[in-house]
Amino acid sequence: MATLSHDPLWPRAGAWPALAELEPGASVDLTILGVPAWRTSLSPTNAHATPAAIRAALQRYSPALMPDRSQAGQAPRDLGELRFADAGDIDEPDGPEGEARTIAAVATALDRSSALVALGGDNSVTVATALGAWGDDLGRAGLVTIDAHYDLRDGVSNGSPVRRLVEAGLDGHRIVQIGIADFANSAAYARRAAELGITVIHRDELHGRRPAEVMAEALEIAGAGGGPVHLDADVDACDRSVAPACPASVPGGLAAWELRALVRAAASDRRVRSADLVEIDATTDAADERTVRLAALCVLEFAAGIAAR
Ligand SMILES: N=CN[C@@H](CCC(=O)O)C(=O)O
Repeated sequence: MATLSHDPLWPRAGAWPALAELEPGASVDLTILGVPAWRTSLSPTNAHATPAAIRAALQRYSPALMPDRSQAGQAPRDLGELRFADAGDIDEPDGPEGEARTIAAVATALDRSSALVALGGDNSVTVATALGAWGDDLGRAGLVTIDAHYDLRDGVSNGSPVRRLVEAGLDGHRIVQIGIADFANSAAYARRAAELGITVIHRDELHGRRPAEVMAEALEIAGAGGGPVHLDADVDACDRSVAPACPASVPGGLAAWELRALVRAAASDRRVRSADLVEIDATTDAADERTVRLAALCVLEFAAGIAAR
């Protein structure tokens, strides 16, 4: 990345302190954790390059919210007031041992942090990230996915995390899938979603609905057990023009602003303690890094949601 200009009145996001190096007992509002899984992806991917790319892209942005004249006060909000930390990357997160390391790292981070965003990696990371966040609350937990795909395939891959979580004990009636797209799924998996009691909000249903209203509906369903809710934000739900680095993004997907608004709305709800941003192969991004930049902005949207709690 080219050297970024320095302006003391324009602080940059990112470059957050290492979680392990904070003073003992210090707590934080949001921790990022790289989970660079890629080995079981159905499409060839270098998604393991993406956590570092997102960290670099964060520094393009200011952690500040601008005054909105629809709200009283008109004051800007500096998200630098929040306490951020970086828990580093999981070493070799693929496979049973890697998933066990991820589960442990997520649980440890959430002992000290109000919330955690996992930077994938492919969509397989949702399993260990959610299980680590839920811990003993699996029986009451909920899941919201923003994804073009059901991810209910058989086997272990980026196309199966939702099925694997159900098999681990997640109640399908507390799963909501936002953005499911035509021509990106099979009828068999649509039937599987229905059999499991999953609520599906088709991509076309989003036209004309406010993202915050859609997320509120999803959280009512996913949070009905009174347990924590994990957000799986698969960037391939977005239109291919804004997410060219996602192998399975399709033309006609969500707008970038819709994904950002959905992520912010989710994070503004205290039940959402964990999220993942997945399916980006930073090495195939457009020259302007638009997919990775969108993911970096989603990290900041998550922080904005926390600030609104
Ligand atoms: N979350 C993504 N799921 C896609 C993956 C497809 C791919 O990698 O090509 C799916 O199951 O179809």
